[in-house]
Amino acid sequence: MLRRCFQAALRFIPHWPALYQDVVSQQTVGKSLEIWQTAHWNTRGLSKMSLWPFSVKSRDFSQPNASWSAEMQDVYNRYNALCEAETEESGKTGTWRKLPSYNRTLKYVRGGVCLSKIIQSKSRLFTRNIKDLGAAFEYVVFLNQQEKRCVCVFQPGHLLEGPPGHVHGGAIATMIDTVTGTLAGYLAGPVMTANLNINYRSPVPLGSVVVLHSALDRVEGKKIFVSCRVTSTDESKLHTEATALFIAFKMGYLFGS
Ligand SMILES: CCCCCCCCCC(=O)SCCNC(=O)CCNC(=O)[C@H](O)C(C)(C)COP(=O)(O)OP(=O)(O)OC[C@H]1O[C@@H](n2cnc3c(N)ncnc32)[C@H](O)[C@@H]1OP(=O)(O)O
Repeated sequence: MLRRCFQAALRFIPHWPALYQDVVSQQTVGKSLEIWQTAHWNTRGLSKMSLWPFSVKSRDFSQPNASWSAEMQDVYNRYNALCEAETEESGKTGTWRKLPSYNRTLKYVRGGVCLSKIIQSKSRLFTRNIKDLGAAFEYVVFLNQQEKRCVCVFQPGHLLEGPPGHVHGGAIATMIDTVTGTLAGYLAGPVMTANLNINYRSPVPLGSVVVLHSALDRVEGKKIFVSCRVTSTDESKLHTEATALFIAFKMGYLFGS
């Protein structure tokens, strides 16, 4: 029994990104998820033991931390208040949802077609791989699935410098890709960025707080068109504008089947 759990654990995907949770059953990865679930339930009885490196508990990086400025916390509070909290009076749920954010995508992948097991086990999400709080990408994404839009509160840290005292354009592009990709992923399942067009309008100071507003423009078959604006928190200043094209794909595309 223990051996079967262990073998299943080697195969399953304990840190499946929240991005795909809503749509995973519609995708070809459904089979992998079954394995994940089976292994997860099988190991529940062992949950008090350390199962490292098969921990099913992940750190959610989108929680407030000591590096956040008062402005970051304020904007976070504003959107967090709109999130799915059932009120006693209405019994209704909010239309916004705060998305969790983990530093791993696929912990173990069967086959190892492109990457060795060692590289796979060391892989980390680009935006969540610096341990110092506030040093790089501090951000939280909120999703409004009904309105097909996302906002992201972003506080860029000192390791993201491009022009002196300001954020590197590649770091801004990374955040735009992340937020538009997250929206496309929630709406359409696994997606890859095919095209990203960016106009940089005004520089973003390091340590400031900006908001990325992302909205679905249209869907044409497997093509998902999303736009994004990066503004100051009161929206009085436009920093960046972008459009992105995502292509929906089946997970087998990445792993050689
Ligand atoms: C949990 C945290 C989550 C954070 C989210 C992060 C999101 C980050 C996402 C990424 O950064 S992905 C990494 C960067 N992207 C890549 O590496 C993608 C590399 N490119 C590919 O793998 C393929 O080119 C791609 C999957 C995008 C498309 O290949 P397909 O073979 O599926 O597309 P196909 O050639 O069949 O074209 C489908 C349609 O898309 C159109 N198309 C494809 N690429 C295009 C392009 N680049 N520009 C414009 N249109 C394009 C193409 O013309 C066609 O249009 P029609 O259906 O109207 O004929």
